[in-house]
Amino acid sequence: MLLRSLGYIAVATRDDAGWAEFAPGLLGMEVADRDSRGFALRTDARAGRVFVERGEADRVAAMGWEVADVAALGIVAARLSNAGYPVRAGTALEAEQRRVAALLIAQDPVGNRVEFFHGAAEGAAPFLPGRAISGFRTGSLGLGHVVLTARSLDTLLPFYTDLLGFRLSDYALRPFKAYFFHLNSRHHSFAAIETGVDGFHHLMVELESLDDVGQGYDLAQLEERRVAVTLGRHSNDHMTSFYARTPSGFMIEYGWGGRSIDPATWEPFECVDGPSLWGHERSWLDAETRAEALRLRLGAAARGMRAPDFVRD
Ligand SMILES: Cc1ccc(O)c(O)c1CC[C@@H]1C(=O)CC[C@]2(C)C(=O)CC[C@@H]12
Ligand SMILES: [Fe+2]
Repeated sequence: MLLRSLGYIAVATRDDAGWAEFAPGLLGMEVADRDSRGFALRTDARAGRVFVERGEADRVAAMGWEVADVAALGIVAARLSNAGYPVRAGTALEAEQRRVAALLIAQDPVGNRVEFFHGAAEGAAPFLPGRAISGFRTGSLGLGHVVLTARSLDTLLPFYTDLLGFRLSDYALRPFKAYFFHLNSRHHSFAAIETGVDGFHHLMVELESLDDVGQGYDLAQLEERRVAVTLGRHSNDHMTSFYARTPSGFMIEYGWGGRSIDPATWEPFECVDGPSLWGHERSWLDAETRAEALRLRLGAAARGMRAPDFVRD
């Protein structure tokens, strides 16, 4: 596939101090190369996976998609510009800020900044987790997944599918329209939910051990309002996860045990059993709406909805 994986995201924030505590202390990321403009967060041998930049507002400033080489960057540039999307090459300074050999910069149909790069640099030292975790599951699967919210999926999705080649994994039509796409054996590297608002919903990072997630959940519960969505298991990618509120307002899904798919043989289908096998209660809903969601889920559980259990040791 032209795009290989999610390489990085960039975050602009007024609260870089908050990020410098949250990311290592709860998530176990490493703060690297800190200066007056911000810092990089590492989750593996790469020099940076989340680039935190001081800014006037809080937002996800870019999503970075990895390609094989400079020739692949050329193909992406040609496709986007032929379709009428302005594309420019990143400057040497911009490439240095993202720790990559070269990048392209564009915007999706609703103005989300998307970058394409090759040649990610490794850090000078081995990855040093911010707390005692087993590590993040990255490699050919990439950093994790990003989920956008959208006013209209009809406006947003053709850019990702027709131009960039994201492949459909599965989709749900209720309670929201949600479409999940893969680039590699990670079930989804990108998804979009039609909520009525264009925005960034969450970044998912996957841990090597379920205990990493459980211990992160304990840490999150020590803080008022840190847990946005409770521990649960997704029915489509089988991920066991919770969602933490970041200092910038969007969420980070902190997960373990996502399924691996074979892109060569995968057939997309409609998900009809709801987003989760259990859990994933949304903390911002009122008690009655939460109870209704739980009853729906227990209906599916009673019909025997199960994902495979597995043990890695
Ligand atoms: C459905 C789903 C499967 C796998 C994922 O990694 C994933 O993030 C989701 C999205 C879950 C879910 C949703 O679809 C609607 C809005 C929800 C309830 C939230 O606000 C948090 C979880 C979101
Ligand atoms: Fe997710």
